[in-house]
Amino acid sequence: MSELNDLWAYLEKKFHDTEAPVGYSTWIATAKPVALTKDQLVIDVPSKLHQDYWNKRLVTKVVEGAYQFANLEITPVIRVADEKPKTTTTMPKKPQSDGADDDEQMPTFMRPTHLNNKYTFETFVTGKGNQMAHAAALVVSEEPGMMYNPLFFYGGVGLGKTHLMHAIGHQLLAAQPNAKVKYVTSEAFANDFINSIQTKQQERFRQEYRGVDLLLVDDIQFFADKEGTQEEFFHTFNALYEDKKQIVLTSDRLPNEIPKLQERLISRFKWGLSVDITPPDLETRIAILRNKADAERVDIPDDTLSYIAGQIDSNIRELEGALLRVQAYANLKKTPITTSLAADALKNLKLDGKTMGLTITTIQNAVSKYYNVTVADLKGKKRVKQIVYPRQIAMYLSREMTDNSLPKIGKSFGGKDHTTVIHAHEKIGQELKTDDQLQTDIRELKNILKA
Ligand SMILES: Nc1ncnc2c1ncn2[C@@H]1O[C@H](COP(=O)(O)OP(=O)(O)OP(=O)(O)O)[C@@H](O)[C@H]1O
Repeated sequence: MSELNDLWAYLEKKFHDTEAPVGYSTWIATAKPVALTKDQLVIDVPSKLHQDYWNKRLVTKVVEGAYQFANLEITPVIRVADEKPKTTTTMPKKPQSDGADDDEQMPTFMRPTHLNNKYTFETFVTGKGNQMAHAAALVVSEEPGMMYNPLFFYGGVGLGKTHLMHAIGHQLLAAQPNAKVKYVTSEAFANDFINSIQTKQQERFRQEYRGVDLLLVDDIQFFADKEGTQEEFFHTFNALYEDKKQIVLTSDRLPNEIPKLQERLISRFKWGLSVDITPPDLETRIAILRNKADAERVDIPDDTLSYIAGQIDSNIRELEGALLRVQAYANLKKTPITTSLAADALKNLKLDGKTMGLTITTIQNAVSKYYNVTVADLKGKKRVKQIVYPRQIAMYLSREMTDNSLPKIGKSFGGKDHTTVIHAHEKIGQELKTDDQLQTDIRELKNILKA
């Protein structure tokens, strides 16, 4: 049995012992574990109502349970499964539906968009790094299609790009309840497109995507390499743009840094406004944690919040995960939350995101020692494998573990072009999926760098 199944069996047993039978059958028996990665457990539940309940009441118990089970440090991600709900709660029907569609047969691209209720402007904390993005998002939600079209957010992982997109959708729907809002990831768009070809429903696909008032496409860096999808998206974009319908896009980098993105898409994405979101400063991180703690009714002193905010400096998802972890730890110990308890709870937290204060030079030194090459070699132009490989690894780590821009990283490696850094990052990222030795090396290097 896989670790996922083992863990789930353990959690089921735990919930069986602690929950009332009706609670168990309503919430636990209907949930389905989908994936276990090194830091996330993805659980599908049948409806929004279940999702809310899980997030409020059960998630911390899962964190505790996983820790008790095998010292796993995971954050549960509760998703609403795409399928028809098994309980009596009904999913909202798409307003434009003619009623003839059964959800089971409905092509994925016809399914209604579910915006996350937590991702609103009210719950979004502004600070220096996101002020401009927030302001642009507000403008676009109030006057879609008028000022900034497309609106393009770019920046590192977990900095609130998706949150802002959903907030735009909520705000527009509050003002115009009949507006048609569609949120997809670029991968969902690609899958929808392929499904529409396979089921010969391209015309419906086009009507669906070209008939919206607001199209939100998340993580468009995954359009790289998908030529057919880019072609289709190009036409979707044009149709919406000509109709003055608003398009909002996000990516982890600027359009011209996305490999294999067609020039004509890059130039269109530049027609509107591109806004960078950068990591929040300490004050903003504290404010985000305070908001979150209050919303979840977690009793936590200010100095403890400052402590947690000081530990994680770049990824807000990790920041929220840390709060959850402290909360779970306090539950486990049955004591109130204090700074020393938080320190204990976070002691072993292996931060996957950017590590505080880490510089490219430190990475170069560590990699050169690890692979027994000189720093000059890493910065040089020699093309022999024994040097190229550590050089690519050092570039990969610089991209993963620091906030430096691609051009800055390129410059630090003897003035190389940013496309060389992109190539190195992608190559190592790909190889990591299958190469056990590389996985070990990267893990060890990260441990050395975090020490
Ligand atoms: N300014 C903020 N105020 C409050 N919460 C925030 C803020 N920014 C991000 N968050 C929260 O952090 C988490 C991660 O944000 P989000 O998913 O929007 O990041 P992202 O930039 O889209 O990341 P990715 O690149 O992984 O898609 C969410 O729970 C979100 O609500």
